[in-house]
Amino acid sequence: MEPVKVGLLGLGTVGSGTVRVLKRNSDEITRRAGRGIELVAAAARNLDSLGDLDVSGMRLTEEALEVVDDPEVQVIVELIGGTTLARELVLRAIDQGKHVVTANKALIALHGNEIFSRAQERGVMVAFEAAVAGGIPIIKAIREGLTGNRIEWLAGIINGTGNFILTEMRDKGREFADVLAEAQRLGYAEADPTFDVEGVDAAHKLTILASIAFGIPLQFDRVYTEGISGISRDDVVYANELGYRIKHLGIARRANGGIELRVHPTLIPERRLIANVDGVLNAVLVWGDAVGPTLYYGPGAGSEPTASAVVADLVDVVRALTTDPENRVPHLAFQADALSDVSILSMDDVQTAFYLRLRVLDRPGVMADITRILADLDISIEAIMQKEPDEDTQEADVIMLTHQVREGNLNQAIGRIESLDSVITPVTRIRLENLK
Ligand SMILES: NC(=O)C1=CN([C@@H]2O[C@H](COP(=O)(O)OP(=O)(O)OC[C@H]3O[C@@H](n4cnc5c(N)ncnc54)[C@H](O)[C@@H]3O)[C@@H](O)[C@H]2O)C=CC1
Ligand SMILES: N[C@@H](CC=O)C(=O)O
Ligand code: NA
Repeated sequence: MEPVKVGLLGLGTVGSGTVRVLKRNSDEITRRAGRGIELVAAAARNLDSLGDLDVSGMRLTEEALEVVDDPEVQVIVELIGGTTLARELVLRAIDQGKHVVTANKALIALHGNEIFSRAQERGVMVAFEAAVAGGIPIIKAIREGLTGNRIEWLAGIINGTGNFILTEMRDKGREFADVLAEAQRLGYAEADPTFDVEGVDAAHKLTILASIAFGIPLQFDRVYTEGISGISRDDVVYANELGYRIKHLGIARRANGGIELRVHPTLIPERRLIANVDGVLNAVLVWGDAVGPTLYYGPGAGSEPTASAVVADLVDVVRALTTDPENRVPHLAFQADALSDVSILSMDDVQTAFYLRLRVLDRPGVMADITRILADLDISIEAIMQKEPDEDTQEADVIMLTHQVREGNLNQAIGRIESLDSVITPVTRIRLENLK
């Protein structure tokens, strides 16, 4: 049978990895797909700096539109990133009846509802395994492997750059900016790296995971998002002393008739497997009612790990070319007309434990004032650690771990604590999850 003809948009970190993996493993891939997969065209703006990348057999252009409109191309692989041009190109490919593979989580999180609905009308596939947790086949695991379950919650380290930064800061005491620059050199970071450090990229991915886990539409604007740029070395050290690691997590959970969607730094007991996932590695814990806890682990970013997912999607597309579109795995795991409109909870109603760090003047009665405020708002304390006061200023750090508390109550308590004369503001608070 004739090979399937593929057009590539983007020859950067992921695009070049895709070329290398497809060419190197072409025999194995053909034996699996049942047909060859041939790269016939590619568009990129860095054609002068492709180094030794083997682009033989590919028509090269700087104009992505030329590849989309190329009559020979049957499948478009979108690896340029961004949401404006990428959306136009993907919709145009779909309108021409071409299947699409993309690694673009921003595109899927923001425009996926529109893209999937158009793809369904045209009977084409839009595959996006590389968009979440890079090389980990997490989309396939949730969408196909766990279909028998009601998924109760999932929690994941889903940004490789952020995890790399936190790990290097903790293990080697390196500076934030220095580690971020290295992540950029290694091709892990987004074009705008604030997406990584401020949690936007993780929120894109969480949007996608929540949709396929719970059967809800993609709702990026409902994700609560907090980044890692405010994490201090003190907090990392104190968390360690208390037996916890700080990880940047995306969490989606059914609770109180709604769904929590949140990305934020989180203390996790150090004995949990996920607390020990370091560097650019990602991990996603998914809890299904039948299976219980499952954990998926692997590289969340990088050239060939991400290409691994892109190529797997290409093979899926090739295998599905001859299938009836009505009988394919639905894009968002649930049938498009069976999505639920369950509400996303406000953060005030989310219940978690907290790590609090207060800087106080070491005077008699301070602790009593603080604990009274907490008790008045039904917040009970699991542990308290007071550090030695500074000899000159008599200021000391107090670290507390609370039991589970409604976030609205905690915010009220922090407001009152910060108004005490002996408390030097602001209070640092980091959510704490046991992940059991
Ligand atoms: N780098 C990584 O580890 C991962 C990246 N992704 C996603 O994959 C996509 C690509 O990321 P990278 O390969 O890292 O980006 P990159 O910046 O390394 O490569 C982008 C490529 O697209 C080309 N390009 C950009 N604008 C263009 C335009 N207007 N016309 C033609 N070509 C254009 C560039 O010349 C370059 O070849 C993004 O959506 C990113 O979020 C997903 C998972 C992991
Ligand atoms: N910038 C992203 C790339 C993969 O999605 C990350 O660091 O995880
Ligand atoms: Na993946």
